[in-house]
Amino acid sequence: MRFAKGHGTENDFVILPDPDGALDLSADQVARLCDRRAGIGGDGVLRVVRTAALEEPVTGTAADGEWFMDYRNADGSIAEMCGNGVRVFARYLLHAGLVDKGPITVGTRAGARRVEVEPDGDITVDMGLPEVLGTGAARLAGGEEVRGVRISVGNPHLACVLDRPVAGVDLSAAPELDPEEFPEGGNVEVVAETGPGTLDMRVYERGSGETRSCGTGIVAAAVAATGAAGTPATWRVRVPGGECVVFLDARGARLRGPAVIVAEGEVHPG
Ligand SMILES: N[C@@H](CCC[C@H](N)C(=O)O)C(=O)O
Repeated sequence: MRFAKGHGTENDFVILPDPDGALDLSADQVARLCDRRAGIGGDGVLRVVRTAALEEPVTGTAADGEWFMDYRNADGSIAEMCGNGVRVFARYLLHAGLVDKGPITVGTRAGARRVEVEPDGDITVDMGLPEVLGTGAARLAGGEEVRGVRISVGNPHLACVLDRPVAGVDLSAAPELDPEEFPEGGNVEVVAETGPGTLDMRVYERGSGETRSCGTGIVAAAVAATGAAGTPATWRVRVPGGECVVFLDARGARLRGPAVIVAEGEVHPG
């Protein structure tokens, strides 16, 4: 099985080219590929499959693009959307010559996403309209309760804007969420405003643990920080793995940042 490895602000992925949909990828295989000691290592897997070759055809805008991002978390669970993943996915399509330069439409379980390469090499994705669902709370590993905003960016988030630096927040274990608020689980962001238009963020991702960046989480953080101030708004969001920029307006959110391919190779059977 061929693979590539890539990351967007150190949110890293094992990329599996599967244009004809020949791979039957189990949760166990995904977890083993993402294992940082016994496998290749990654926060998730991006299976690169032609939309027409999907074993279960998708509907709506998800079917719009030639290519579909089949995203899996490091524990093998399936997620609807991955903001850094879709930017790395587009970088891979270009790198592998599977698409020409220019805007690329990528199908995801949350619908189609339009991705563009900027003149400086950054990759920007149109993330659509984030949906604010209300308030919520999470209990952190040390027992502290943090409150935040429940936001869907295609996948579920609790974005908690704090009035202290995020560096000291205990994300050593999965924050506890209310199953009524998060029936499918969720991703938890802790966020601090560090200046006009700038945020620091850390994230605990559903299915992957604390990661060094999360594109959908960065968008959720920007939406939560904008709050009643309303759009348009632009936020530079610093995460442990780098920095992304979020542009918010009435049409939705765009996420811009670096996305790179770092290796290619072959996974040995077994
Ligand atoms: N890292 C991703 C989000 C991946 C999915 C998430 N863990 C979930 O289960 O919803 C991003 O960049 O958005």
